[in-house]
Amino acid sequence: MATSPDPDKTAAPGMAARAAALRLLDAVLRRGLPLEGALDKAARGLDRSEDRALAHAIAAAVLRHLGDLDAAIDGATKQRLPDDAKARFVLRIALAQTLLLNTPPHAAIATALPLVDGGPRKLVHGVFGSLTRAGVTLPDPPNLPADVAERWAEAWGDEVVAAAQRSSAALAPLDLSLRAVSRTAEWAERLGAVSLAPGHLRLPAGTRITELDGFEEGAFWAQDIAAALPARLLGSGEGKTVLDLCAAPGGKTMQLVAAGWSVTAIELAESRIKRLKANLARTKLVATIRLGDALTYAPAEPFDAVLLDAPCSATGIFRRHPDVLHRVRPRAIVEMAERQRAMLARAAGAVKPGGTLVYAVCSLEPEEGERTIQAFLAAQSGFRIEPPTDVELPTGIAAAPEGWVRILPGILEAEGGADGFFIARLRRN
Ligand SMILES: C[S@@+](CC[C@H](N)C(=O)[O-])C[C@H]1O[C@@H](n2cnc3c(N)ncnc32)[C@H](O)[C@@H]1O
Repeated sequence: MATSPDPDKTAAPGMAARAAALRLLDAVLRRGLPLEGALDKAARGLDRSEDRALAHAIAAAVLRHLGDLDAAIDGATKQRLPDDAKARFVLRIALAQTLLLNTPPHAAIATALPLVDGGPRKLVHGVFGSLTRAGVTLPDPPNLPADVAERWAEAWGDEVVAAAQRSSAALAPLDLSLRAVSRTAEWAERLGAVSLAPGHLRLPAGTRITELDGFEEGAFWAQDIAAALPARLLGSGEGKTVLDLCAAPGGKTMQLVAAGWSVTAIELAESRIKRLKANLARTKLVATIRLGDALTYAPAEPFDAVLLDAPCSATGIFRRHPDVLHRVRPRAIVEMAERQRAMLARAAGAVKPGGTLVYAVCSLEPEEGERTIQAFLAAQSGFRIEPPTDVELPTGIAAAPEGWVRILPGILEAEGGADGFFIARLRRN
């Protein structure tokens, strides 16, 4: 599929945003790139931030409802369009706008047709017209990609799959972590936020963090309540050292510094270190930052605690990143799990006797969570699980019988949900 419509042909109002949405979907679905990572390139040349936001919103809506949009398209075509046919991509874009983003059908099709660009315009027009005239609707909540639904049903059961479907349709709220945990009530009142735990604030989906009172002065940073748990489980760090492995963009680094730890943060990606530094500068928090590889890093001295927030499939953050469930293949999960095991073994070597090791992944795959910790414990007799006490966890989140914390879709649903996570706290003998 050729995907770069000539900018001159996209000059009609709203066309450039639709062309960018097409480039974004091509990047995610055909080239396996992350949606956020592909945005800058796909939206190049869009002068207005509204156009960039619209391109992102269209692509995200398509990704959240991809299987259901395709089922509607397939129900209206005599011959099935190939998965990578441009006509299919353009129909997804036009239908998503009409069925999900309140764009009037005439505007959705008028801005979509030029994208077909020498392809079967008549077919696209006909399929779109027959579906909209027939009053097509999409299932609510949307279906997950079939392979993901099957995998999660086997791992977690049908109720969790149903909860994942419900949360995949809703936009996630904005969660903040506060630099001054003791001022939670004061900040909640100031921002009109709810708080589900000390140091946590929740604001409605769509809230722009940069426009909040307190952002410039660095009073908080964006961090899902689940993502805040790993550092919470290390508690107060006055007078103690912690090695923060895989640290950027620094949500957990900031929590640890704010909790009094002396933090050494290791990150492999130079570009992400820039973001880590910018976050620390804004929040006026200080850590030692090192460019390094968690697979080989060997500190001169062991640490009181080590936090390994390992790179993972990220299937737990599908609410905020609707591309992950279409990109992550089973083979990638196996490879991630192998790397995580190697990183965990290396991280364990940096913990002082009597010290703490926290392992976390934002994944809903047992291979990257439960299985990784079980394999680690089977190989390392010098560590044991230290389950969190109730007071260490927000109301509504409990430790599993094995002593680790598994956050699944459905948890805190009435409050707006939480990202999928696995967290284990281990103590070295
Ligand atoms: C899940 S993110 C970490 C999020 C971070 N801890 C936070 O709370 O903001 C994983 C990070 O690991 C980094 N990474 C990947 N492989 C690595 C390696 N071998 N050594 C160190 N960092 C690595 C990635 O660049 C990415 O920034």
